[in-house]
Amino acid sequence: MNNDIERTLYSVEDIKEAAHRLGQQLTEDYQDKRPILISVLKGAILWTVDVMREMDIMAEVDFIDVSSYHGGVASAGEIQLVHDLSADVAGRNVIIMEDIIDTGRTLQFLIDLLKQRQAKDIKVCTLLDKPEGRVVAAKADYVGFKLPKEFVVGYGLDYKEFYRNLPYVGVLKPSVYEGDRPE
Ligand SMILES: O=P(O)(O)OC[C@H]1O[C@H](OP(=O)(O)OP(=O)(O)O)[C@H](O)[C@@H]1O
Ligand code: HPA
Ligand SMILES: [Mg+2]
Repeated sequence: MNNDIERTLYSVEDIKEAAHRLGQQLTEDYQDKRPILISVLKGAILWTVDVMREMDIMAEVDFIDVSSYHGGVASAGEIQLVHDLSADVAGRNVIIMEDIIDTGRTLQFLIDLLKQRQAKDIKVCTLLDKPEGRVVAAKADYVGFKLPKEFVVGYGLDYKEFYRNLPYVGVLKPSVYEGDRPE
């Protein structure tokens, strides 16, 4: 698996520092607010657990599974709700936990859904923000790293469902894409 990576963009250490920094910030900002972290499956699995471990406050966690890339390198443009939350978010302070904001479509879909369900406050904490990828204007409040326009894998992010278990974020060798064209 490591042999398929051309170069590392964010190392294990970089990610650990980002989780620590944002976990501390959330601890300050959410004192007594009992937020609910909404982890967006599958990409945000590792980021969610690493940030929540750094938060020294009362917080819940729940999961929602949405998909638009279907394992590939381009957004299908349509978001599918694969598995819904179990919690009721009405009146709650919600923090959406994402691995990456790219076109912004997934985030916009989630914000619309949570607003419809009457969440009190909605903020977004993402490991990676790729501003040049935006198709709809969706913004993150807590960002680990701003990413140039590259398709990345690792630390939750997949290509054809693989590479999520790499502990760092990197760029695949072009030979791995077999004709798909990454941005
Ligand atoms: O800003 P966008 O262009 O919408 O892209 C970002 C979303 O795409 C990826 O999910 P994906 O649909 O690949 O599902 P996955 O998390 O299961 O890989 C990623 O985890 C984000 O949720
Ligand atoms: O760069 C990416 N890598 C993996 N999945 C993604 N989903 C949106 N952007 C990306
Ligand atoms: Mg994906």
